[in-house]
Amino acid sequence: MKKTSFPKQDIKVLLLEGVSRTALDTFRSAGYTNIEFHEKSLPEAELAKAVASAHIVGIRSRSNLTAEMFQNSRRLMAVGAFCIGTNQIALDAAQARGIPVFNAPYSNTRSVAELVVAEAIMLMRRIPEKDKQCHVGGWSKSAVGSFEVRGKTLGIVGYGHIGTQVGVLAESLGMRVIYYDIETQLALGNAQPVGSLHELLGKSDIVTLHVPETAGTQWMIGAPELAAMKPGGLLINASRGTVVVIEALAEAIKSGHVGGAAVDVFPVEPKGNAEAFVSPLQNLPNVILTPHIGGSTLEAQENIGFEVAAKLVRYSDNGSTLSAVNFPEVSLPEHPRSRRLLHIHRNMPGMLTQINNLFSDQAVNIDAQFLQTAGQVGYVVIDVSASEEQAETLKDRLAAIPGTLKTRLLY
Ligand SMILES: NC(=O)c1ccc[n+]([C@@H]2O[C@H](COP(=O)([O-])OP(=O)(O)OC[C@H]3O[C@@H](n4cnc5c(N)ncnc54)[C@H](O)[C@@H]3O)[C@@H](O)[C@H]2O)c1
Ligand SMILES: O=C(O)[C@H](O)COP(=O)(O)O
Repeated sequence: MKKTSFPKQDIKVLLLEGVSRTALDTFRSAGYTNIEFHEKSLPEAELAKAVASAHIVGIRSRSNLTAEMFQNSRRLMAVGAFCIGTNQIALDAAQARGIPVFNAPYSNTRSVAELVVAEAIMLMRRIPEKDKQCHVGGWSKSAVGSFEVRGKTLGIVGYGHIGTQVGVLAESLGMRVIYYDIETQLALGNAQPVGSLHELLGKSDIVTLHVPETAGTQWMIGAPELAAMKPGGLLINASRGTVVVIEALAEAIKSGHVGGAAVDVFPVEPKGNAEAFVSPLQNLPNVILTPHIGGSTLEAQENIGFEVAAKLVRYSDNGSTLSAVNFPEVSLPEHPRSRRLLHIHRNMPGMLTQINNLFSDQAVNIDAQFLQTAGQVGYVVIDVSASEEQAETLKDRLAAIPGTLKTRLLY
């Protein structure tokens, strides 16, 4: 196993929210043994303390990593979001501290899409009500209010990875698909873009939301948008709880204007399975409520475990940052005959000159150099033919350059 400037057994990996065992296996088989694993998220103060003592942190959607936590985490090297969404992480603050954040952008896409399509059918048939009645001895065999999804219009808000998959599956059931996105997207199958959110709401029998949590999507579906939906239209939200004003949705269902809803994400979600869940949508007709399990299939979780842990290991072992969400991306080759120096710095003019002068002053030959900048940070990787002692000296000198955020040496 390759030596790193910091022994692997001393690199502390903190894994929260019951990430898949595949993540632990990936770290262990790469030689990382100092792993703290928790099944749940931690309360804020405990989380801050745990993050401050870790080098690598892995979370899912429930742990909020705040700017303050990044400011107080001198050791922290990298963060893994073992999910798609990264809105729970102060990405700019992580970047400013030279900390890359990795996620799994597609590993649970299909799981969410399958659930959404299943829910569309269930809501169209008013299965939630019929199911409840049968469980308490009722028997209301009737076709009233039940429809096929074939021939109906599905409106997708946010036509990205999940939205497009939902569209493809829905078309295979004979649905007509329209979508609204703020970016121009390649339409799959016969899907048609529409010009505005309100146009989509007015034309769709079922509206499904697949946008990220951003300032632009916060509360984007409130009373006016619900009123713009077709009478009896159905709403599915498996994106983020802050996208829908949940009280307005409850009112629209009570009034009968919205014919039902399937909701997987909520503005406030319990921190763990022991905490009670309260929502204004409870016990309303034709409503499916699920505990944020859109991406929770064993296939998805296992894939996410491998994928994100592998990205973290690759960054720690080799310096590659490919697919980091907040950081300059470099995909680095192996460096069998060189020592590798990593230098993360504030993105400011003159930095590369200072770095290169340092190498010529030391008369050390550079075998390869990689530079990438993004936002507030620059990332330079330098492979050198140098002795261990020379490389250590270079690392110390690199660290002394004003504007340096982090330096590492990989043998
Ligand atoms: N329920 C779950 O368990 C679960 C699982 C996975 C993902 N998610 C959520 O789903 C979201 C979407 O995932 P994805 O992989 O499809 O993301 P994505 O980035 O591939 O797609 C999001 C799309 O939304 C569009 N968009 C952004 N702002 C918009 C706006 N204001 N109006 C219309 N479109 C807008 C983007 O341009 C993009 O095309 C994630 O960010 C995450 O929050 C939830
Ligand atoms: O962003 C995501 O991938 C989903 O919200 C799933 O999050 P989870 O891993 O906490 O279930």
